[in-house]
Amino acid sequence: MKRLLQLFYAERWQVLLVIGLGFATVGSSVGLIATSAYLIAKAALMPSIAELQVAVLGVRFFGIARGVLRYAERYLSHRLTFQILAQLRSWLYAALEPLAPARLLHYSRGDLLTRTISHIDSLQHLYVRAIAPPWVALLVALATSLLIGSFVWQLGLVLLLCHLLIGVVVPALSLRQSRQPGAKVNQQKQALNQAVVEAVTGSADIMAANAELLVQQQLTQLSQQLATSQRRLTNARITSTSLLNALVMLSTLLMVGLGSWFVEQGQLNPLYLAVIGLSTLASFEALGNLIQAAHIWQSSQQAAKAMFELVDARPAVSDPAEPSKLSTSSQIRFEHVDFGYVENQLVLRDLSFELAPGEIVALQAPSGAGKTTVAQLLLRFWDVQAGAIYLGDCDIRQLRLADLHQQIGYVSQHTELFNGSLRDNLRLANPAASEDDLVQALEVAQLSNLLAKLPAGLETWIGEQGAKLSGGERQRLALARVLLKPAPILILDEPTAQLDYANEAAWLAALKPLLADKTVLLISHRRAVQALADRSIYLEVSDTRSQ
Ligand SMILES: Nc1ncnc2c1ncn2[C@@H]1O[C@H](COP(=O)(O)OP(=O)(O)OP(=O)(O)O)[C@@H](O)[C@H]1O
Repeated sequence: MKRLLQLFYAERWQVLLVIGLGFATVGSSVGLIATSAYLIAKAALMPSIAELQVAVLGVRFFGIARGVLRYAERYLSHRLTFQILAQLRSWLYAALEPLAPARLLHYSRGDLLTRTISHIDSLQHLYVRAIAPPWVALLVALATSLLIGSFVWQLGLVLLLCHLLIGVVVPALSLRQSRQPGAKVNQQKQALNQAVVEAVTGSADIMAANAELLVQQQLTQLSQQLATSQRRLTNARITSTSLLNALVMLSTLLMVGLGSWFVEQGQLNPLYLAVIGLSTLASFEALGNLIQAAHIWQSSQQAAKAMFELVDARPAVSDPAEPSKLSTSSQIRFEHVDFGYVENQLVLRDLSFELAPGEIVALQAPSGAGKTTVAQLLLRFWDVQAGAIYLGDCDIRQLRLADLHQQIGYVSQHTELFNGSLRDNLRLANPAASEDDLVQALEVAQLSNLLAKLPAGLETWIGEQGAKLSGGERQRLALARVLLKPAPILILDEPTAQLDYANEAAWLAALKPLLADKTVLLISHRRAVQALADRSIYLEVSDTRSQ
């Protein structure tokens, strides 16, 4: 929690202002009630109008101040909340980026969604709804106790004790009561998130397998379990709120009862009895937010823990302290490389091979032998466990990751397309590409016909993961994108797996001249693609044979 608070140290003055405004707002309410009560009591004695002037002025002042202060407090607290939300999101994204892809593979999409969306959402309220209310309540308790203590000090002390008792004990009880259902609600929300993400993204396969009913039943069951836990949680909160209201009423009665006794004893002017009773009641307004504050504090702690657990994962790779300069050569060398994803299970053992600058090499091997792994090691998604990979004369671990990635264009087997326009998706590889460049890249990728058919042209929205395109079109779009990147090295991993033979032949014919000055690692089971290569490397489980 300390870490989270430190994250927003810069906002401390705004938080203090929100607390100050919160105090002033409730203070105005107490002032309004107190002066009104005094005015009514005093008026009953039929004094001259002049005697009532100050009280009338007080009622006007507090009445107007309450509205203005409430508006200012709400405005500032909402502004602060949105500011914190935006900062948290960009901080989290910046912290997550170095973890991709190696470390993020440990988390399911639903889990990541919960950690990055729901938890951030619950943290946004930390300052305004969890930290500010107890301070406002404390300041209001002290100020009202002082006010009432100025009539009879014992009454001020009793009021302070009532505030402390209600403000501390009831939220603590409420937290205790709702700890278990609260934890269950969090777990079940996460499970439901995960199930919904899977049901939506896998909807086509679920339909094809005729498993809609089964998935529906699972979702219904998860929703019902969540609803039951939420009901329990709500009941626990209603019980504590009722307890708080009952204690507030009892305390007010106690104060009025004690006030009457002091009147009887001649220690209190009866004129102030109504002031004491109604000010007491008004001062308890600040306690109303404390139960919610305690719960937000608790859920923020859980959310912060989950969030820091995520961002504290050590990146699989990181930039060197003193990066080397990029070599001008695009020669690639794997030297005695060992690598495995799991301890003691090597996927690549003592792998050595070389790609000369401008050479096109096909990497061939049976499925699962480690071809994609080779490509991803070259991109340094993971580090080798023994040996080294060189770009030019430089070990890639000595390069800045951004410099390395700038040198390589990569089409993977699972290319990500984003929910945006054709243009957005293409420009990802090269934001400076001109319209002509984009059209030409689409032409090489055999997508000119598609572009001609689209009324919105490059502005066409392609949907999540390019859902509005066919599998082959998606793959050709990924190919067009990689061609736009001005990188001297290309890695193409099964680039034509989704293309028919006619499209494949046309694409290969258009591609060949563009590869003239590039170093290319081709991974493909297709003979036509392999034929593009100057030579092949056969990857086996423990070594490579070069031809
Ligand atoms: N992230 C990962 N974590 C653990 N094991 C992995 C991971 N990625 C791949 N593997 C395993 O590493 C081995 C090599 O996988 P890789 O994807 O490199 O093979 P491939 O030769 O490209 O296969 P294919 O031709 O089927 O695409 C496989 O046994 C695979 O199960």
